[in-house]
Amino acid sequence: MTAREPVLIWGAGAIGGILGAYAARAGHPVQMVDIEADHVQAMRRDGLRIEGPVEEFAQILPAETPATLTGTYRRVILAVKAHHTRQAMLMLMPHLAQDGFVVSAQNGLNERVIAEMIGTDRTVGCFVNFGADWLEPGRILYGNRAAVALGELDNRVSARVREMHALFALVEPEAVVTDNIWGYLWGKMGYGSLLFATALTPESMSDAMDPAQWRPVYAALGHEVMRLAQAEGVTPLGFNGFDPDAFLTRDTARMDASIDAMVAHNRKTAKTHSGIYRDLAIRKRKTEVDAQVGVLIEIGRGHSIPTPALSELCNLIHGIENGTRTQSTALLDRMVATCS
Ligand SMILES: NC(=O)C1=CN([C@@H]2O[C@H](COP(=O)(O)OP(=O)(O)OC[C@H]3O[C@@H](n4cnc5c(N)ncnc54)[C@H](OP(=O)(O)O)[C@@H]3O)[C@@H](O)[C@H]2O)C=CC1
Ligand SMILES: CC(C)(CO)C(=O)C(=O)O
Repeated sequence: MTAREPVLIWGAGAIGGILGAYAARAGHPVQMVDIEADHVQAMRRDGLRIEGPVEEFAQILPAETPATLTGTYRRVILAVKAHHTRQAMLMLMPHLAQDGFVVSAQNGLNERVIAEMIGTDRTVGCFVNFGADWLEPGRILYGNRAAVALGELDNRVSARVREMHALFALVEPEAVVTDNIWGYLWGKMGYGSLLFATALTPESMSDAMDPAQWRPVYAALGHEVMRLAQAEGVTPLGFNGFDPDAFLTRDTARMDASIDAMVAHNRKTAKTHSGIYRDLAIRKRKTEVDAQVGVLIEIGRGHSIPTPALSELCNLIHGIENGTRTQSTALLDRMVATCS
């Protein structure tokens, strides 16, 4: 594999767009793909504009829609929403070289889906926690730096992981190569479930997480997910304030310290609201709830572990998605009853 081979970035939104812009600016050839034709045009013609407090620059990028892309690629970064994984994989597989691999720069346990479709040996795990918003065609807000990790699904440290790490480190210099990528992915499942709860409200992530009266909700959600991770034989890892052990053991003082740290982390970002909130309130579209919380509930069923808080959360998010409920702090109040 030569350094000059382009990396194919499939899904050039908030996460894929930032990865592509930073890689291209550093001289690494990239090929962007997105289903949004206007966004593709803007990236080619005017460049992708990265905005916000971290850094501002514009980068012209080679970009295609899936319909116009040609050729095969050995290194692919998948950065579509979790519920689009299967469909995007079907589109990208004809462009994946025989000895190529896919890195999932997504939230969720998408590596399972990807591995089922192309094999574990062609799937590389990745965890991203930096914050970004797609604003409009050609414009992305890079809200804050945060933890990033890459690793093989069987925990080996391989040359291809080191190579991809070097690319991600252009965006996040403190990105790590890990021998426990599932630990990071499950840690993010725990943190992500808290983010889904904040998105029940119009409040920012920090303002929804801070108040004492809602902390039982975060405690219950975090605990359910960490129990599932334990049942799956995973040792979840912490990052940016999320402390998996605090939630597993339900140690109140430690959970409070962890929530305080997550609130402090999110007070510093220009991305004040989660991607889930943006899907519901701004983009007016379905969230990743089924591909993340739904998957957790399913895993719970498989282990006969009850997940009442996750189930209630899933129902409430569905209600907002289908217009029968409105984002409101009253929904978090309602969750308190299930979680106390
Ligand atoms: N944004 C963030 O701060 C963070 C996001 N993540 C995770 O990263 C993943 C990507 O999220 P994010 O970048 O925010 O999402 P975005 O919606 O900003 O970007 C995804 C892009 O992929 C496009 N797309 C959808 N389906 C396909 C397809 N089949 N082929 C090609 N392109 C497609 C989307 O188009 P369309 O909009 O029309 O669907 C969109 O332009 C998610 O799993 C998210 O949870 C993780 C950490 C932080
Ligand atoms: C908030 C963030 C960026 C994690 O910090 C995230 O993962 C999301 O928006 O879904």
